[in-house]
Amino acid sequence: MQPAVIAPSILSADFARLGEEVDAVLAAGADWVHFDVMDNHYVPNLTIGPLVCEALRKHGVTAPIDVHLMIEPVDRIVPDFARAGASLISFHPEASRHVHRTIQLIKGEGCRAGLVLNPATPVDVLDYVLEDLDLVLVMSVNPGFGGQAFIPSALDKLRTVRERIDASGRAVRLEIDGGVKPDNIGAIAAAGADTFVAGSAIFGHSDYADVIARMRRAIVAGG
Ligand SMILES: O=C(CO)[C@@H](O)[C@H](O)COP(=O)(O)O
Ligand SMILES: [Fe+2]
Repeated sequence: MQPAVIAPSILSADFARLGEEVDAVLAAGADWVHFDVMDNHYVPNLTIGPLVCEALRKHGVTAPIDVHLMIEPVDRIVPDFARAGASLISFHPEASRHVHRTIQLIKGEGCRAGLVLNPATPVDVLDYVLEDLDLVLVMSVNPGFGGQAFIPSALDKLRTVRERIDASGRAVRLEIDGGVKPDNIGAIAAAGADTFVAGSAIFGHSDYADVIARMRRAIVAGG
């Protein structure tokens, strides 16, 4: 397993003070910035785009920016995010006509590529493309909103994807997104996740360092 990564979802940050909020979670021990992009089409919510990603880079953020695209179509916006400073770009297979082509497009733009599995998306969507991916993101809520409850079937899906990643022999990250809290992150880690997105659990807490430290301890303890 690769070292654990904690990626706060800025969807739950105070957007009026976004630069300061990102600085604060990184200073509090976060590893990546999780950047949720919603289009009011693929998902029923509207958030932020490449301009905001670029603004964070100009503000001085050097940590990896983990862009989670919940948009349809996907391909047209990929070069914009690459230019804006995205490190990793993940997308939903239902939102791309040609999943393999989108993965190659992301990598051709110099970013790492991730594929996202919704709660009802079967794991076999990874067939023929796992060897090209840098990350698999298992959604433990339906995409579109922060603050939803963790869907327990995601644990079984994590175990299945973990087996497939290990069998591939490649260093593919396994990320979980949705309803992740200090009290369930141990079980999530034990099921095979190594990359943990948390929005409301981190930004909804007054002490970011405390909640991130509690998450890290629970990851190590597992179960
Ligand atoms: O992609 C999404 C939601 O679609 C997430 O990244 C959420 O923003 C996570 O928020 P919490 O469930 O942790 O509050
Ligand atoms: Fe997300």
